Amino acid sequence: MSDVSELFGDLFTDADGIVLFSPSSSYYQTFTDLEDLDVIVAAPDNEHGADRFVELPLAFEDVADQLTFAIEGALDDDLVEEGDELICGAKLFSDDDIDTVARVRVSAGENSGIYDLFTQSRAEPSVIRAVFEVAIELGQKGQKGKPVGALFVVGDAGKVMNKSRPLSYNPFEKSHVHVGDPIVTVMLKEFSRLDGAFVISDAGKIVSAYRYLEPAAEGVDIPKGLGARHMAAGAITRDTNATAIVLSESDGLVRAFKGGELILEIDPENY
Ligand SMILES: Nc1ncnc2c1ncn2[C@@H]1O[C@H](COP(=O)(O)OP(=O)(O)OP(=O)(O)O)[C@@H](O)[C@H]1O
Ligand SMILES: [Mn+2]
Repeated sequence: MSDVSELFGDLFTDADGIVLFSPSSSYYQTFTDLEDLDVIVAAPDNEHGADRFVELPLAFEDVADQLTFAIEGALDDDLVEEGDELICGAKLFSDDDIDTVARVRVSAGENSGIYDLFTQSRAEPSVIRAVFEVAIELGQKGQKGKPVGALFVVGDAGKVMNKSRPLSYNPFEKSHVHVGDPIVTVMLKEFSRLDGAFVISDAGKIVSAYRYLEPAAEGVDIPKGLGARHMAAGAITRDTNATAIVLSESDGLVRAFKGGELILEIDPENY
């Protein structure tokens, strides 16, 4: 007769490190006196003051996205290296306790781009995050109860302006407002009912609304079934160094594109 910990024991043998996702304080403490394994905490804030920490910019609902983000972040910060075997503890069904363990091998070659989306964009990470938050909120509530779509092009704004043209007067022409300001969230929601894209600078200034994007789209390969808005979003990120964040009116998902590729897909209903 074998017992369960013996059968699952292989999961834990010869591991090089542990990653805990948003552990409670007491949970984290029990791991700090582990002798030979480094513990990395991945969470929105470093509330336990962990030495090895990866900040999660979003509460990724998909555990695979969480793991990928944290591992790419840990790799970038030299907390882990190629070939390391990590034991990752995450919260899949519980909001309170870690209930899921995955063993993951660090492979530097397979960069999904999910970490770079936030940290290596032209725009500041806080700007990317603020735009995600607006898109998610808009996806949850829609506009007056109806689903809306929206396209935000973030960073490299000068070049984006050169690759686009106005569909209407620009309500942000003389204003100096930034994403994240509460009033701006209201404005972005209001203007999202109309056509075109929002253009946002590296620092988060809203440069324009109602832009019709005209990037070169040859060779841009976005998933079939997505329409013109998503094609324009993908293409503008290949033609410039911008990041595009799109809320789909038809399926309600928020997608992020960078370098012409779809990097991240999230469902606002799960936030
Ligand atoms: N090149 C573009 N630049 C800016 N906005 C665009 C562009 N092409 C389409 N759009 C905007 O996207 C809206 C929806 O277009 P379309 O249905 O083809 O896109 P989609 O990718 O299917 O997006 P959705 O999932 O929201 O329907 C258009 O009404 C327009 O406002
Ligand atoms: Mn459509």
